[in-house]
Amino acid sequence: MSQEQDPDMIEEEDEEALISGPLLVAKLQEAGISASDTKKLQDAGLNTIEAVAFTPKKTLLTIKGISEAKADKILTEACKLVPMGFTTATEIHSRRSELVHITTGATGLDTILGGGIETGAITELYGEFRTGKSQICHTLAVTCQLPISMGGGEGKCLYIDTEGTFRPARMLAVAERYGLNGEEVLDNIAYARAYNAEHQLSLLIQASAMMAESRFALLIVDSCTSLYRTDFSGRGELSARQMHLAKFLRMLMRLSDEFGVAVVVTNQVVAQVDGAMFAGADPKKPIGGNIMAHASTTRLSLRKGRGATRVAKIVDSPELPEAEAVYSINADGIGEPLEDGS
Ligand SMILES: Nc1ncnc2c1ncn2[C@@H]1O[C@H](COP(=O)(O)OP(=O)(O)OP(=O)(O)O)[C@@H](O)[C@H]1O
Repeated sequence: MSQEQDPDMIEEEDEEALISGPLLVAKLQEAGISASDTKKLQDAGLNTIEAVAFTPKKTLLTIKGISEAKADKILTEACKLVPMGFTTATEIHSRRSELVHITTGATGLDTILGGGIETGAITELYGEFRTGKSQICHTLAVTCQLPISMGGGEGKCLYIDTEGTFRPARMLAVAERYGLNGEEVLDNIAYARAYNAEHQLSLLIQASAMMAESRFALLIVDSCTSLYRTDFSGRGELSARQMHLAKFLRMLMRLSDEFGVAVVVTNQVVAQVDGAMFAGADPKKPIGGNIMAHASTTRLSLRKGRGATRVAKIVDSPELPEAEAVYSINADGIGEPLEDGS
C-alpha cells in the first residue's frame, strides 16, 4: 500500500517544480488542450507554457490548425499556470539578488559587469575584428559549466556560429585551466553552424526544445548580425533586414526570460558616416541600429589596448555604471592583463 504523502512535502515538491524551471507545453493537456494542439505549439517553437503565455494571440493564430477559439482557450489555460500580473518590488529585488553571473575569466571584466555575464539577460559584445569577441565566447562556453561557487552557471552551452570560427581546441585549454574534464566539457556544448538569417532564426526553435529538456546556462550567437549583412544588402532591404533581426532578437529575449539562460551575442562595428567628425564621437558604431541597442540588456564595447591587451567598456546597462576594464587573450582563454601590458 502506498503511504499518504505529507501535505507539506507535496507543497514543497510543487514549489520545487515551480522554481526548477519552465513547464513543458504538454502539461496543457491536463487543462483540456488536445495532444495534437500542444504538438502544433511545439512545432512552432513554443515548447513551454511560459512561451505560450508570452505569445500574442495574433501570433498563435498564424499557427496552422489553431483557430480563434482554440487560441483563446490555450491562452486562458497558459495564463492560469504562469504568473503574468503585478508583483512587488521586494519580490523582484529578492529574485534579482539570486541571479547568477558567469565569469568571463578576467577579474576586472567581471567586476565592471557586476560579477560576470548576467543570466536571464542579453549581453552584446561589439568591437572590431581581433578584439576578442569570439575568444570571450569560447571561454564562457566552458565557465558556464562551472559550479555556481566558482563563478559558473552549472549548465550546458548552446553555441550558434555564423562565421565558422568555433574552435573546440580553445575550449579544451580553458577546461584544463579550471580543472574540468575536457571531454565532458565539449559534450556539454551543443554546436550549430548557421548558414543564413532564416536558418539562424530556425535554430532558436530547436534551441528552445533543447532547453526545455535539459539545463542550459548559456546561449551564444557569434556573430548575431553577420548573416544579416550578407543576406540583406543595400538600403532597399534595410527595413526587411531590421524586421527580421527584430524577430530574431525577440526570440532570444524570450529564451533568456523563459529559461533564465545568459544570452551572449557578438556584433561587428562599421564606420559611422555621420557624426564622426565631432570631437570625441566614436567613429565606429555597432551594426543593427536601435533594434539591436534596445534588445541588448548590457552592451560591452571592446577595443584593442596596449600590446596584447584589450579594453572592454560598459556602454549601456540598466544598472551598471559606464566603466572600463583591461583583459587579455591568453592561450587558456580570457584572463588578466600581463603586468607590462604586453
Ligand atoms: N591560442 C591563443 N592564444 C592567445 N591568443 C590567441 C589565441 N588564439 C587566438 N588568439 C588571439 O585572439 C584574437 C582574435 O580574437 P577573436 O577571434 O575573439 O576576435 P573577434 O573579435 O571575434 O574578431 P572577428 O570579428 O574577426 O571574429 C587574435 O588577436 C589572436 O591573436
